[in-house]
Amino acid sequence: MNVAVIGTGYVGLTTAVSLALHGHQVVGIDVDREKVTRLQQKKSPIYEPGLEDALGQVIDQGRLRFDHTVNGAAEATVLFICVGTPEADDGSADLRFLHAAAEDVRNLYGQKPGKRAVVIKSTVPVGTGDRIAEQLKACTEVHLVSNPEFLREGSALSDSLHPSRIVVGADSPEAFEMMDQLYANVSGHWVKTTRANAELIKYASNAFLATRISFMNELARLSAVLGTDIDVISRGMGLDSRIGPEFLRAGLGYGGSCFPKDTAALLQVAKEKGVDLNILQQVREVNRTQPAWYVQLIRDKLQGLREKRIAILGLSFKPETDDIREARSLSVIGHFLQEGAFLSAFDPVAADAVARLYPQVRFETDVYETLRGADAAVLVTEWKACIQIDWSKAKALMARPMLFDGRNVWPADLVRQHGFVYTGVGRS
Ligand SMILES: NC(=O)c1ccc[n+]([C@@H]2O[C@H](COP(=O)([O-])OP(=O)(O)OC[C@H]3O[C@@H](n4cnc5c(N)ncnc54)[C@H](O)[C@@H]3O)[C@@H](O)[C@H]2O)c1
Ligand SMILES: O=c1ccn([C@@H]2O[C@H](COP(=O)(O)OP(=O)(O)O[C@H]3O[C@H](CO)[C@@H](O)[C@H](O)[C@H]3O)[C@@H](O)[C@H]2O)c(=O)[nH]1
Repeated sequence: MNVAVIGTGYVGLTTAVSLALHGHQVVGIDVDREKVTRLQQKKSPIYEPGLEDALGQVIDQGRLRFDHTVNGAAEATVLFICVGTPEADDGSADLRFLHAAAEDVRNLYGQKPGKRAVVIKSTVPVGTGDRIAEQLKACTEVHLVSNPEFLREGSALSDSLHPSRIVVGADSPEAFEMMDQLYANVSGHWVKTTRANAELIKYASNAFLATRISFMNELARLSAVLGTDIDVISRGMGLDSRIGPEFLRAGLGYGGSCFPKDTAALLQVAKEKGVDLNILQQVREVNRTQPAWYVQLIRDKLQGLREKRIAILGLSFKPETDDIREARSLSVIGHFLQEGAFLSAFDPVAADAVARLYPQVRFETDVYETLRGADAAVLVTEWKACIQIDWSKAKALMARPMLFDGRNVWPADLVRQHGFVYTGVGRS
């Protein structure tokens, strides 16, 4: 099919590449000309495993091209909208980019005959699809579809190629037919439903995953006092098939471009409707306070932080991405600087972005240089390079043997054998 994708960020670019790999003819459109130029040169503007190779492959095969105006989408039968829906000041989803994109679509398809699906893949509050359908009502042959995206950064391409489920919300048989045809080569469970249900499935999923993480983090705080081990507890819980093992990892909390903003947007929708989502409010509160709780624990163990040299390992919001939106590192660094600590930091791909925000931090391109002379090392993001450490070398380089494992991934027994004092999150 002829497909257009408006917005070539994490979701749009991945979707465009993935649909081209599935054999469709795809055009990616973005208002950011610099991004479009890079993409036309087969360079991915984001770090995402496997994406740049696949991008080059489908461009070479003539199945993917890029344009900076919506006119490039004139021939498309299915048009995806994948623009950002960031958090507005009041916590709600800012839909400015979405409405701007929809306006472009209205101008493009208003006069053109031909049956088309306009598909919202961006995460949007319940009712948005209906409002966009209203905005596009002059385009009589356009069918408005909600098809939320569930990919995770760091494994975006493979998640997009092999989705856990395909959720499609629409109100016409033609819309479902076009989506059937589009995803004919993709296996996964289908949920065909209304647009509103599809929209809420997305928010509910993220809110529930965030809830599991905050539940474990709050329990980790208790575990730290009881002298129990949250990782063992998590494993014991996860073996119950009703609970399952995923998203029970305690640590510094969740970051990224989705959980923080989507939980805020869901709360805002509920507030507007006069409904209290008390659990979700607490989920956000636990997440907000988790870095401060851990930094305080570090302060106690180091007997103060003023002029202490702290090495921060990992800066992106999770491994295998360069995304620092709502990364825990930002909050952790902020707390340390406030306490008067001297910081060095390392990340394989996200250091430059953090350096722009915190020029007072010493950024290194190597884990060991980051550890040199440090009174303590704090693991913030579990990149491979930050886990697979030569502990003898690290011990020799550090001023004091203090390890703080903010992701509970360092081998506690092994590092203790090397003479380190190890402190995880809620781990005995
Ligand atoms: N990042 C994720 O892991 C993820 C996963 C699932 C869903 N989502 C949702 O998908 C949406 C996009 O997220 P993202 O992370 O890809 O955002 P992003 O910021 O990486 O990309 C958005 C892109 O849209 C472009 N854009 C903005 N307005 C435009 C317009 N009018 N016309 C053309 N291009 C325009 C921007 O230049 C940018 O390149 C959001 O609603 C997000 O919540 C994100
Ligand atoms: O047990 C866990 C699992 C994750 N995290 C943290 O949670 C955050 C989010 O991780 P993850 O969900 O893997 O990454 P995202 O790319 O943000 O993906 C989430 O957000 C996307 C955007 O909506 C959805 O599409 C995905 O399904 C959803 O997993 C990261 O900071 C992780 O460190 C934990 O602290 N403990």
